[in-house]
Amino acid sequence: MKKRRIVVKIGSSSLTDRADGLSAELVSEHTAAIAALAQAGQEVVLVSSGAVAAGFRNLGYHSKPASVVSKQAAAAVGQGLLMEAYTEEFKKHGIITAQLLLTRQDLVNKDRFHNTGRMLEELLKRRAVPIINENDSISVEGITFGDNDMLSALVAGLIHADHLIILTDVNGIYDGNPHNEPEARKYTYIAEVHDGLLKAASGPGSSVGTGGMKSKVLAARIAGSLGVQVFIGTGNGPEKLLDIVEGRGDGTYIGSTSRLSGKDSKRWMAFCSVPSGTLTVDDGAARALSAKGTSLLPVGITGVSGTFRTGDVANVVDPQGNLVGRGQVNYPSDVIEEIIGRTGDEAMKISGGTTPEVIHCNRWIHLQKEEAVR
Ligand SMILES: Nc1ncnc2c1ncn2[C@@H]1O[C@H](COP(=O)(O)OP(=O)(O)O)[C@@H](O)[C@H]1O
Ligand SMILES: N[C@@H](CCC(=O)OP(=O)(O)O)C(=O)O
Repeated sequence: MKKRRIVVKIGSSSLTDRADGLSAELVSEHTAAIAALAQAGQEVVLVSSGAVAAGFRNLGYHSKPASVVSKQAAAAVGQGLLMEAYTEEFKKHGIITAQLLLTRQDLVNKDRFHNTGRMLEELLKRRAVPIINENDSISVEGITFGDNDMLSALVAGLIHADHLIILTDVNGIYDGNPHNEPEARKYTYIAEVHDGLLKAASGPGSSVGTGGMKSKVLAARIAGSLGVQVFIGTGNGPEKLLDIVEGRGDGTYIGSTSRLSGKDSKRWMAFCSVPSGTLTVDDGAARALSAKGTSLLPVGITGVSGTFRTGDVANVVDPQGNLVGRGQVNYPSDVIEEIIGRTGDEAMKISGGTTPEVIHCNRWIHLQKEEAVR
């Protein structure tokens, strides 16, 4: 079997029993399947949900709590229990586990993004299985990943994974939620995530899930752009992940468009950076940026909003406000305001700058609206 790098994301619905608590049996089954992949020479990173589900009962809640603070408290109790369960099971297969609790800031900050990537590389080199979750207990609302589907897509991009396997309680993406629409039909293979798919996918079906199918489809779109092949579905027994990687899984396979499979800095800019402001450009500049990937000159800029410094990331929108892409700016926002509409030479004279481009093409990434994480 060819050596591949695989991110496996396991949702709460695939880790819990009928009473919504953590199921030791399911943890054991998933672990055996991951161990089989690792023993076949594959590099595996696990993104596991389940901290809230594992912890809420110990704090006296009768069902998964709804408020942020109670979920944070439940996760603080449950994360330890979740890791304990995984570590014990992986030990039976002779595999060392490593816990990694991420916040959005760990990927938003460029240095932390690269550090996280390097550390994961080291763990994989040493044959450990990293087990990642969002650091729920300290994640502040508004700057969270939202759900572990998105986190798994970003991690898959970060480590240049070949596959992202999203295990859930439904065997694929249907053209309607199969729990409410028994006639819904399943997609077995999709070349690219299209708008129809996003419309068909809705929220969670279980009482423990967070993002539902919608967040999985959005995550698949991001992962696909980063060159990662995605599977969303289910399976049984220790061979299930091997089967999925070999194309025999019970679910939906989504091809990769590979647009952003190149440089790390472009991946970071596209999906992890937080834009500090927006530049509005005219139609001609919008066309040149999206079709030819040229640099952005001041002459094509018609408006600036937000306050940003040299090196910050800004969104670029067309006159109708549609996202064209994102780039690292060579001038701060107050200087750009002074040079908009000018030629490169005029702009350099006014600003005293050394480059005519406001965004150089090497630090530019063309994005479609739905691809932007925020
Ligand atoms: N179009 C769809 N196809 C399949 N499942 C869907 C669709 N729309 C919504 N769902 C729901 O998404 C659920 C899976 O998401 P979720 O409950 O968040 O699981 P997890 O805990 O694994 O992340 C399914 O149980 C199903 O009810
Ligand atoms: N980080 C949370 C899970 C968040 C999440 O996305 O849940 P899920 O939809 O079940 O994958 C936890 O560990 O409980």
